[in-house]
Amino acid sequence: MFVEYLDSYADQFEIRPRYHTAVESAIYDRGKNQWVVLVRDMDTSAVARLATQFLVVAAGENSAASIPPVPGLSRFEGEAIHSSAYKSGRAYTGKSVLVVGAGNSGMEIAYDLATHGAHTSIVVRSPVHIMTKELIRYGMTMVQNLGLNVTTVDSLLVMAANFYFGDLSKHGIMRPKMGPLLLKSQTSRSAIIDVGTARLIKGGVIKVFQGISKINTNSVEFHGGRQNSFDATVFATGYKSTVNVWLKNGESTFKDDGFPKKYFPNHWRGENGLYCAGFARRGLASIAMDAKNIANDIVAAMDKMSC
Ligand SMILES: NC(=O)C1=CN([C@@H]2O[C@H](COP(=O)(O)OP(=O)(O)OC[C@H]3O[C@@H](n4cnc5c(N)ncnc54)[C@H](OP(=O)(O)O)[C@@H]3O)[C@@H](O)[C@H]2O)C=CC1
Ligand SMILES: O=C(O)C(=O)Cc1c[nH]c2ccccc12
Repeated sequence: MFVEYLDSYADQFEIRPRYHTAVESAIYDRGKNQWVVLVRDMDTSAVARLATQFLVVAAGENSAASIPPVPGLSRFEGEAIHSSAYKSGRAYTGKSVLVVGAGNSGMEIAYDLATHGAHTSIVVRSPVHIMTKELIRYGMTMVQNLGLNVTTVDSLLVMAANFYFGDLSKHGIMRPKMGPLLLKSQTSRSAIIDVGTARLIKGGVIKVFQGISKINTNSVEFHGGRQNSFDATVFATGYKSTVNVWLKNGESTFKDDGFPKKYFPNHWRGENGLYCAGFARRGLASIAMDAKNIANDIVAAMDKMSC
């Protein structure tokens, strides 16, 4: 059904997707006032050259795996992978595994590991909102369709979640002061959509640690001096933008970290017909805003050209 929706969307708007294609580079040709994009067909390895007046970068905030520098990580003798390389808990039955990072990836992976019989621990460094998918859906619907105030909806969500999950603070999981929807729209920090991890944490099946100090050959030292041995670690520590890897002269639009130079709400328009959608770190709502702003701007620019 979802694939049908995507196909009919492409039909309706006459979009011709180039599947299995990777952008190798995009360079602005100042003489011709156009972007030259080299793309590689991933099946045949053939390279094609595309030229365009407008280039919309929508390659994502979550593009490449990011593992933070942790003292001693290179000395660790067990397996250390990023969450993007994690497939299943099947290989970890009976092993002692540490998940670093308590975003949605870390929380889902910890659940999967524990249900496959791994001795599972998770590092939860900052406060997080544990929610259910129903609560998030109701919350978003109340704000979007009923026009209710975000702060009001946030307090309802926090009350309902506290009632549903009970007090998780004694297990090392604190709630942020700002409500879940406001937090998402201002900082892009997502609420956790719980898949059952909270119950396992409360039951003591999954252990929580507050922060990593140092990694040794077979063990990890945590804030507060606790130490534990592990066979494997999964770094569910998030992602980074990779725009600058292929965008060759977008310096006027993007910073070194691959995020736009200009701040919200002016971040989406770059220079020379370059735009970016989905880089505001403000969740789905701002991605829709970017798309509309960009489309209107391109239409206006084209109207001007044809005058
Ligand atoms: N089912 C779903 O809807 C799913 C949605 N997603 C979404 O995909 C996006 C990416 O998610 P995800 O891969 O979880 O990445 P996130 O960026 O959301 O989370 C990364 C986590 O790693 C923690 N972290 C980073 N460095 C360290 C460190 N040195 N020590 C301890 N903790 C650290 C961060 O903590 P801190 O906050 O302290 O920096 C943060 O909790 C998010 O928007 C997420 O909501 C992902 C999976 C499933
Ligand atoms: O991106 C947003 O605006 C949202 O808050 C919705 C949302 C999408 N995926 C999620 C995963 C966890 C929590 C909220 C979301």
